Amino acid sequence: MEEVKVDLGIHSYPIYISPGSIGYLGEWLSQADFSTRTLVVSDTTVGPLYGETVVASLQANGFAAELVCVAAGEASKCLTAAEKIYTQAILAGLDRKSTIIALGGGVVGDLAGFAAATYLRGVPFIQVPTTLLAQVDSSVGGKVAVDHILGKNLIGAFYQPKLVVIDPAVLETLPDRELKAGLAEVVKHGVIADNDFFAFLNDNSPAILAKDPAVLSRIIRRNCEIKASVVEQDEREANLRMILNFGHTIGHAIEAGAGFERYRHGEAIAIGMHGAALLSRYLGLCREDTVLALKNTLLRFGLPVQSSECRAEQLLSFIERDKKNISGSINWVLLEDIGRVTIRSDVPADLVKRVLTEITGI
Ligand SMILES: NC(=O)c1ccc[n+]([C@@H]2O[C@H](COP(=O)([O-])OP(=O)(O)OC[C@H]3O[C@@H](n4cnc5c(N)ncnc54)[C@H](O)[C@@H]3O)[C@@H](O)[C@H]2O)c1
Ligand SMILES: O=C(O)C(=O)C[C@@H](O)[C@H](O)[C@H](O)COP(=O)(O)O
Ligand SMILES: [Zn+2]
Repeated sequence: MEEVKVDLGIHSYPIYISPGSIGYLGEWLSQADFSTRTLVVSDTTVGPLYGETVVASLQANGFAAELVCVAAGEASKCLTAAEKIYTQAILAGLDRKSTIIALGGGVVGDLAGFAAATYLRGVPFIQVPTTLLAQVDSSVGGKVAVDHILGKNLIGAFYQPKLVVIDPAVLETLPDRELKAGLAEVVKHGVIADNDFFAFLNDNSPAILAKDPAVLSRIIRRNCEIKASVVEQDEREANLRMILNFGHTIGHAIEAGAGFERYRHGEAIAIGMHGAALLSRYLGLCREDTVLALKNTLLRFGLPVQSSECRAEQLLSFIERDKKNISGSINWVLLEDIGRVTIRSDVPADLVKRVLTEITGI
């Protein structure tokens, strides 16, 4: 089994990466001081696939585990779904030492984490991510949230899990579209922090798209290391952590502007990264071939780089509500080279408009 540590003082936790690991969850949790009552939160696709394995592992180790499933999809990242989890937690008698376990993709992780952060003012939270996106990004770092109609992840908290259990074998059932969406965040990590890893992705694209287990495990581990390192230096996004948001200023606006269901998060982020790269180019921060290297990598992984679903004006109103903005000024994460980004708040509005028009075609 591989292990990556997230070093956050008293909030430190391990990430275990191993095929078959979802069957060991009960054993690992029984070694800590948690109450026996526990709630597994999943969705209507993942619950039927892997819920029984997880619940059986918990029950075999003395836990009274219950499974609650929300509808699969981004629409479940809402307060109504959180309320459903609170109700199940109360009915199941969860106390302050009970765990809430997220078994699913980023939607389930963000939602269950939000419920765990707020139920009884906070109960222990465990991440068992089942999409590539969740295994390389959302299960690590403690951002938990639900969406608001006026913007993405606007209601949330920083709430670290106690443990992350990654089972790469569950990716066997992951649809190709979801694999590709996860690859957008994988590419992002290469772009912001590791140009050798970015080259590795391009050199191994056929194996990655064919879900080669050894290559995927290597990718998962490297992504967890990159993300852990950034979060360890700036847990609450005072400065450095903003780099993990590369592509998200435009990407989140596209998700919200297109009504949250049209694009997978990773797809919107792919378009957003391309937009951020163009903006960087127009500001003279990076070369044209750097923009092309990113664009071609995204296209190689079957990801979109443009969207005709939203209007530039509409995207601007969402961008103005971005969480990185302070006192009305927009903090942009911009590209200098593959492996190096910078944060700038002095980007002229006409350049932003030019890029939004270019990537939306409107
Ligand atoms: N907290 C963070 O740091 C962070 C980071 C990145 C993204 N996110 C959030 O994550 C969400 C996107 O996550 P996602 O892309 O995992 O989407 P998702 O959770 O909606 O999962 C995608 C689809 O795959 C299905 N699925 C999941 N695992 C499966 C498996 N093993 N086999 C078959 N089907 C499976 C799900 O049921 C769902 O239909 C967005 O809301 C985004 O904002 C959060
Ligand atoms: O962990 C982070 O920090 C990130 O920004 C990771 C992103 O991939 C993720 O989509 C995150 O949920 C975005 O957070 P937000 O603060 O911009 O809502
Ligand atoms: Zn993201």
